[in-house]
Amino acid sequence: MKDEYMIYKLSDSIKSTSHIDNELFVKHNVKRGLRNEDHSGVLVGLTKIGDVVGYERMPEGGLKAIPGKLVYRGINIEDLVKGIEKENRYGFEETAFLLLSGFLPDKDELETFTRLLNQSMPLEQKTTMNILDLEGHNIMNILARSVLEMYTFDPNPDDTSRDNLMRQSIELIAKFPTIIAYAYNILRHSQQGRSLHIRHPKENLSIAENFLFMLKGPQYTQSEARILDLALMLHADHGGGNNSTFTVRVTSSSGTDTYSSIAAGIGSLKGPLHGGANLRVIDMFHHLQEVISDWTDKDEIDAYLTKMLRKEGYNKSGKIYGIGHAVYTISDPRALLLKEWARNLAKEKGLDKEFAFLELIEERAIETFMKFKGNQVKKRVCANVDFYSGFVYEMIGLPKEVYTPLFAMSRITGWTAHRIEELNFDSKRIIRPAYKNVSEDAPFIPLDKR
Ligand SMILES: CC(=O)SCCNC(=O)CCNC(=O)[C@H](O)C(C)(C)COP(=O)(O)OP(=O)(O)OC[C@H]1O[C@@H](n2cnc3c(N)ncnc32)[C@H](O)[C@@H]1OP(=O)(O)O
Ligand SMILES: O=C([O-])CC(=O)C(=O)O
Repeated sequence: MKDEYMIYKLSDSIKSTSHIDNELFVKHNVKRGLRNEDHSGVLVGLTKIGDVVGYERMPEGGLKAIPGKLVYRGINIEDLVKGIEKENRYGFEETAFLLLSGFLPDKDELETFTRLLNQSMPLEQKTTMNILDLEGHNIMNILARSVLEMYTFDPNPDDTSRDNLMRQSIELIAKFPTIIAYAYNILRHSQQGRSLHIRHPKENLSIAENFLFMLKGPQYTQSEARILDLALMLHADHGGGNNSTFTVRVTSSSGTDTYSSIAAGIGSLKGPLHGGANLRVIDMFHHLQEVISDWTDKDEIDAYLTKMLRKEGYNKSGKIYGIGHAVYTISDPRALLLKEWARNLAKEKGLDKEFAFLELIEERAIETFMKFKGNQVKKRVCANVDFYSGFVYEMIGLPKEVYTPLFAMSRITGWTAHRIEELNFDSKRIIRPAYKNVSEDAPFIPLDKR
C-alpha cells in the first residue's frame, strides 16, 4: 500500500468508528454536550464569581425565558459598566480586581493594583525575541505558545499556593495585551510586508490605552480607548460553564500548572463556536454585504440565511455566527450594550447604513432560525456578545487578527479567578465525568490471520 493511502484508509474508518446513534444518547440518558433536554446546562459545580441568567425555573417544572442578566461577584454588569462610565474612568483594571478579590477596590487599592499591573506589562527580552521568531498568522496560537513559554521564566511555575496563584494571575492579565500587540506588529511585518514597530507599554496608561498605543502608536482617540475598555469589561467573565472557563477549571482540577491550564483555555476560546465567533461574524457580515443586493429587503435576507442554515451558503457550516447562546434566550445583556455603542459610533463614523443592515440581519436571523427549526427546537435564540463586537472593533480601527485575542485579553481575568477558586475550595475533587462505551467486544486476531 502506498504510504499516502494510509491516511485515507484511516480517515475512512472514522465514518463508522465515530458514528454514534442519536437515540443511544436518549436510551442511556446521556446529556449531550452536558445539556439537559430543555437545553439548560447540567449542573457541575458551584461558584461565587460570575452568574449568567437566561431563564427562570417554574415551580411546576419547565423553564421561562427571561431577559439575560450577567453578574460579576454580585454586581450586575450593567451597573458596573454604567457606573464606571458615569465617573468617566477606565474600568477594566477595577473589573479584574473585583473578579480576583470578590470586592470593589477603594481608591488606594485600585491605584496600587493598577500600578502593579502596569509594572508587570513588559515582557522578558527573551519572550519578545521568541515572538519575533514564532512563525504563524494566528495570534491565538502565538498567545498560547507564549503563555506556555512563560512557564520557563517563572521561578516557581508549579507552585499552586494562594500567593503564587495570585502573582501568576496578575502577571498574565498584565502581559496578555503586550504579547497580543507585539504578535500583531510582527505578523503585520512578516505577512503583510509592513514596517516593524515594537512599542513598549507606557507608564500611567490604562490597559485599553496601552494596548492601542502598542498596536498603533499614539494615533488613537480617547473615545476609542474608552470603548475598548468597556468591551474588555464586558468580556471578563461568564461563569464557570462556558467552554474555555470550564476547560481552565477541568485542567486546574488535575493540579497542573497555571500556564498549561491557561493555554488550554486559549485553545478553547479560539473555536468558532466560542470566542472565535467574533471573527466569523465580521467575515459573514462582509460576505452578506456582497451577496445581498438590497440591504433592506427582508425576503432576500431571509432567503440567503435559510440557505446558510441548509449548509448551502456562506461557509456551509449551517451556522449563523453571533446568534444563539447556551444560556441566554431573550437577550445577551452584553450584546445589548455593544449594540448601543455600535449604533452611536456608526452614526459618528457615517456608517448608519451598515449598522442598519447588521441590525436587520440580527432580526432576520432570529426569525429565520425559529422558522427553519420549527418545533424541533424548544428554545428561542438571540444575538450573543460576538454579534456586534467585531463591528465595534472595526469602527475603532482594530485589525481582525486581534478580535478573538481581545476576548482572551479580557477573559484571562475570569479564567484566573476560576482557577484560583477551583484550587481553593475545601471539598475540591478532580473533575472526572464518565463516558459509556457503546462499542461491541472484539477478539484479538493474530497478524497472519487478519
Ligand atoms: C462568547 C460565546 O461563546 S457566545 C457564542 C458564540 N458562538 C456563535 O455565535 C456560533 C453560533 N451559535 C451556535 O453555534 C450556538 O448557538 C451555540 C454554540 C452558541 C450554543 O449552542 P447550543 O447550546 O447547542 O444552543 P441550543 O441548545 O440553543 O441549540 C439548539 C439547536 O440549534 C442549533 N443552533 C443554535 N444556534 C445556532 C446558530 N447560530 N446557527 C445554526 N444553528 C444553531 C444548535 O446547533 C442546536 O442544534 P441541535 O439541536 O441539532 O444540536
Ligand atoms: O457562556 C457561554 O457559553 C459563552 C459565552 O457567552 C462566554 O463565554 O462569554
